[in-house]
Amino acid sequence: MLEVIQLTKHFTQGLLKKKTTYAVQAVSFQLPPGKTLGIMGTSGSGKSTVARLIAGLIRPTAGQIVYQGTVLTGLSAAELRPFRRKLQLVCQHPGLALDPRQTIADALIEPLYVHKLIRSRSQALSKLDKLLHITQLSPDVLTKYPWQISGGQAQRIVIARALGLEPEVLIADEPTAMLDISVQAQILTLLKGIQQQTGLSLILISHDPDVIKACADHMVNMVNGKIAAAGLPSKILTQSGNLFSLRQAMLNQSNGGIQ
Ligand SMILES: Nc1ncnc2c1ncn2[C@@H]1O[C@H](COP(=O)(O)OP(=O)(O)OP(=O)(O)O)[C@@H](O)[C@H]1O
Repeated sequence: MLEVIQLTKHFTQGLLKKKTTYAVQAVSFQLPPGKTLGIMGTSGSGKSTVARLIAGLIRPTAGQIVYQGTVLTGLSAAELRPFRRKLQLVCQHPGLALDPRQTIADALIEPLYVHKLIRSRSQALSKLDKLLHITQLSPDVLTKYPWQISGGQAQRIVIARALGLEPEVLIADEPTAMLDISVQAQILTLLKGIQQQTGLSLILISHDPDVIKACADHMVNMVNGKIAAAGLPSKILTQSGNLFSLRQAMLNQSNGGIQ
């Protein structure tokens, strides 16, 4: 079980004239094993900051992240390392997550060596085979560079790389935002299929109510760093005015309007 308790993150910038952004304010939720939590909200509402906090990439200003009974927020960097492997983050820009000088095979293998999950070439090959199979990729992709593959393939590679570390929680931050509609559906189906096979818990971050409704067991809707609503997607997304205001906010954003 993953528990997020009163999680808070403030960013302070500027030397003389300090400016503080209250990115995440007292956010709490729970994610039981094997379930999917949807995090929805408009741009700047704090979704990615929550993702980075849970993945251990940044430290909170206040609050706790508790995983399987361990309070992660109190751990040193060394103590946190094994948990960072278990809580993997996949971001919306797969192209940026891959080093253009590295072949796909190297991109997949490197983290396995770093985390000492493989010790020999034969173990590496067998692991690669499994990862390609689970993410439905052809072996041809292994010798290619990131700029030689499609956006959908790149997102599968990034998912495969995260799965290689045998995570228990996968945090997918807008995993389909940069992809065509048809490829979006393939990636979401892939993630749900992997969840069924492995029992992975999933945090799915999306602007799109349809994605949350199709994939999440439970959802939170974030507004200005806070949870404005939480519950079953079928309920939250149909509460009068809720869906309308979210869609309207997204429309305004795409017209260069409100934050
Ligand atoms: N490293 C940082 N330094 C300063 N401010 C930051 C930093 N990271 C995020 N913020 C600010 O925190 C707020 C929340 O940002 P965040 O990226 O979490 O929102 P989001 O809901 O994921 O948005 P989007 O959907 O556009 O990705 C924003 O105002 C953002 O500018």
